[in-house]
Amino acid sequence: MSDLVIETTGLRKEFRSRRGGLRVAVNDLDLAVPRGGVHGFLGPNGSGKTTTIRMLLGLARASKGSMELFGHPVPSALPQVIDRIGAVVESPKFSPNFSGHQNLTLLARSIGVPKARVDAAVETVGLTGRDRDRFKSYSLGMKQRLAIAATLLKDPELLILDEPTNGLDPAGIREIRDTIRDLGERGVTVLLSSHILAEVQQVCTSATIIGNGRMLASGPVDELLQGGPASMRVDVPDPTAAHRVLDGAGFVVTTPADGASLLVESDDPSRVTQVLGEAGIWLSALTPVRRDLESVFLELTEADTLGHTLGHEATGATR
Ligand SMILES: Nc1ncnc2c1ncn2[C@@H]1O[C@H](COP(=O)(O)OP(=O)(O)OP(=O)(O)O)[C@@H](O)[C@H]1O
Repeated sequence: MSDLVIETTGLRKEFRSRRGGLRVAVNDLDLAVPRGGVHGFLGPNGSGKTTTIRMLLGLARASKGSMELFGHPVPSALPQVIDRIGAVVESPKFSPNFSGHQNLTLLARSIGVPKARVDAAVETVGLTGRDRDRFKSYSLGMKQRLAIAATLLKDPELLILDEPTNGLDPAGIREIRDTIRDLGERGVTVLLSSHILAEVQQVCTSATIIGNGRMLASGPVDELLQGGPASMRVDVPDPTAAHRVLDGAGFVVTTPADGASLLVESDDPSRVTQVLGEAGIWLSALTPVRRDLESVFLELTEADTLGHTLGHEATGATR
């Protein structure tokens, strides 16, 4: 039996614009989501995440390619597997004057799930104690957690969350992140689509990065973080002078947004110290910079955007 919970092969979605043009939203995508853990589905705005999810759930028709959920072809076998899946793709409708608990109880009844599951779902998303309050009094983060609780009523093996932290403040983001991490640890496979990298890196075990509808990278987060140039953060009293000296010695140097320190591409701290020391510049700190998902993402998506632009130029040139 395949250990992949989600698998797409050569998946493609084209939209035809009113003027007759063709927009390729998803382009030959091979997505492979392993069983267990949280899988990040990452890409800039408009890169095709929602469209892919909608196709997987039978909400949009693929133009080409094939998809499997739990090894069953979808959309044809969706009725067989849908009860094993929970999804929050659009904001679900809850009654504002009912409490979170009442909303979930009504939902449980309508889908034939025992009422006892309501308390379990409320507890899993950390709403115990607030579940008897009216829905309209909830913060955005609480509303989003109630939406996740609603999907948990069926006790799904796979949970698909499309940008669940959209519009939330940092506290709300943390609440959702903790909930997702907890679900992953309980054995639920979570597909988490997002363009917010810092938050994703903290909860994901594996990830797929897409750009312009195409796969750019996929694998365990540890593997995605490997490679790339080693760099260090250099703190000096006069960053401008240090920049000039390091530049002159052949280092690749950038100035981070804070402007107070320098980012130097090198895996040799003693050489950096020596070059600056010889110029009479003394370091106050030298810190190795750990590669994070954000830098991997930016490298890949920037390279992709550039390739895309060059591709268009090349096409234009041959016309
Ligand atoms: N119904 C539609 N008709 C025409 N074009 C569409 C439709 N839905 C999506 N698109 C286009 O397909 C591309 C991918 O959109 P999609 O919503 O899948 O991206 P996304 O990665 O989910 O973005 P976001 O992070 O902003 O939600 C975009 O260019 C979008 O404008």
